[in-house]
Amino acid sequence: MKLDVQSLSVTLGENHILKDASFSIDSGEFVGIIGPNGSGKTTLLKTLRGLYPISGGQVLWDGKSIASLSDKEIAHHVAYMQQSVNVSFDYEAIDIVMTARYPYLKWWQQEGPEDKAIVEKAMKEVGVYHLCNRSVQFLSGGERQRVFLAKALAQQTEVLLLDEPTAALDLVYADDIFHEGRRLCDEGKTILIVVHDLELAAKYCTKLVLVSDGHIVDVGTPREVLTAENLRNAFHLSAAVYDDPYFKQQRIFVFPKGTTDIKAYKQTNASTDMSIDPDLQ
Ligand SMILES: Nc1ncnc2c1ncn2[C@@H]1O[C@H](COP(=O)(O)OP(=O)(O)OP(=O)(O)O)[C@@H](O)[C@H]1O
Repeated sequence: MKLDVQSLSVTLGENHILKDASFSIDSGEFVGIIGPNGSGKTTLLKTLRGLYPISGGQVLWDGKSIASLSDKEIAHHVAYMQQSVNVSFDYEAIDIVMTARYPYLKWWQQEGPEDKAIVEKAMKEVGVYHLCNRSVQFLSGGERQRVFLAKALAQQTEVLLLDEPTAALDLVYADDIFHEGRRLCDEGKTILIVVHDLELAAKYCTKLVLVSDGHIVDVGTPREVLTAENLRNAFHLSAAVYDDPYFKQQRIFVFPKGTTDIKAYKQTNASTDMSIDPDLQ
């Protein structure tokens, strides 16, 4: 599904959170939404799902304004996984995942064998099927996060909006989720994923959207967006962005506060190998 965000502004209470944001995403892209804490990433994702009112501009899914779509219509195309999910009631994991099927059922309808098979497949895909009869209240943060990711998959939508799905995951699960996300996009799904691990984003995402203070600072491939200049402008830090020599992956080294570049860093860190001077930006 193609997404067009045109001059989007979102104000919540007194806060002008998104300011004149514009970008487009093609079907099949795996898009990392990156930016500092409080910059507006969650607000952007929630607005794309129709959960927040738009105060200016528009969001178009396949050319249709989100304002013209009912909640059920959006749910048939776009699944949203929220950032941190605290569950205060005693549901089993499988019941949580099954709620993903509700947009497809009439109010009087019970879920059928097909829904059960879809739920089972989604839980197996993210490795939580063995937890299906456990109360979500007593799962670890990472296990719970994967249950909610299974719920998003079980909704069987063309688009997934995932808000930090790897925040509580160890590095194996986090890498797996990104690997799986990229595979799903190669098969045609469109995924927008909020992520703080910029190297993980560089490894798997096809496109990055860099948000800072409610503005879209840059949109493009990881190589285009992850530059020292963009990181300085968005995060107010000094960093070196370089390719590691073995895997040709982008790496980011954040200089300690007060150290502005590699020369200053070398002066205070004698162990730095002076013979290697990577092609730093
Ligand atoms: N419902 C709301 N009403 C008023 N202000 C809000 C609301 N939700 C978020 N904000 C404010 O909007 C700004 C952006 O919040 P948002 O959660 O979108 O940031 P984020 O980039 O996702 O941050 P993080 O990386 O910390 O998750 C913050 O200053 C936040 O306090």
